[in-house]
Amino acid sequence: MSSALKNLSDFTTDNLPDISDKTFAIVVSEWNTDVTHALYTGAYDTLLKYGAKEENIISAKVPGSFELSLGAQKMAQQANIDAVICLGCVIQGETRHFDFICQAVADGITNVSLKFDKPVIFGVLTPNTQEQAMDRAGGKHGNKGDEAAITAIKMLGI
Ligand SMILES: Nc1c(NC[C@H](O)[C@H](O)[C@H](O)CO)[nH]c(=O)[nH]c1=O
Ligand SMILES: CC(=O)[C@@H](O)COP(=O)(O)O
Repeated sequence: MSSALKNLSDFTTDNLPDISDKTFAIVVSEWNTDVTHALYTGAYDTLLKYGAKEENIISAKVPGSFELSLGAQKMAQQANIDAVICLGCVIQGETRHFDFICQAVADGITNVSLKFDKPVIFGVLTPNTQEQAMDRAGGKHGNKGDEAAITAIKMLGI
């Protein structure tokens, strides 16, 4: 279902786990930083809203979305980190580079999550245009960062 039909910031919050003692890592790509900073703010604020402590949220920047997998691994391998949220924005250009990045980071993040048996959340926008990105980073379709944070919380409840 497209984000146009289901707002990214509209989600159920029934039976969320207590996350007051949980530690979260947020790994953010520096490409399209106007978008990824908005995603970061959404994720950070959502974690606090549902009970995380500021001192238990660790943040790290990586150059681009392709590097999110390694950044996620460096966080997930730390015993004290309970969940990792990866945030990025890959905007379609003129070539197939977009396809390779998107597939690599989706596969890489999945592999890290399975390897370390921890939630590693794919909070990466893959729009065709800057406008589509902004619509999903606090615009009319909500904030992908909110969705990524609530997904991490829900996964800790399993
Ligand atoms: N074009 C975008 C990139 N490209 C950079 C790659 O992510 C990577 O850093 C580079 O290929 C070196 O390994 N990254 C994004 O996050 N968003 C883009 O639109
Ligand atoms: C997704 C990208 O890496 C993209 O910005 C590269 O643009 P292009 O495909 O026009 O080289």
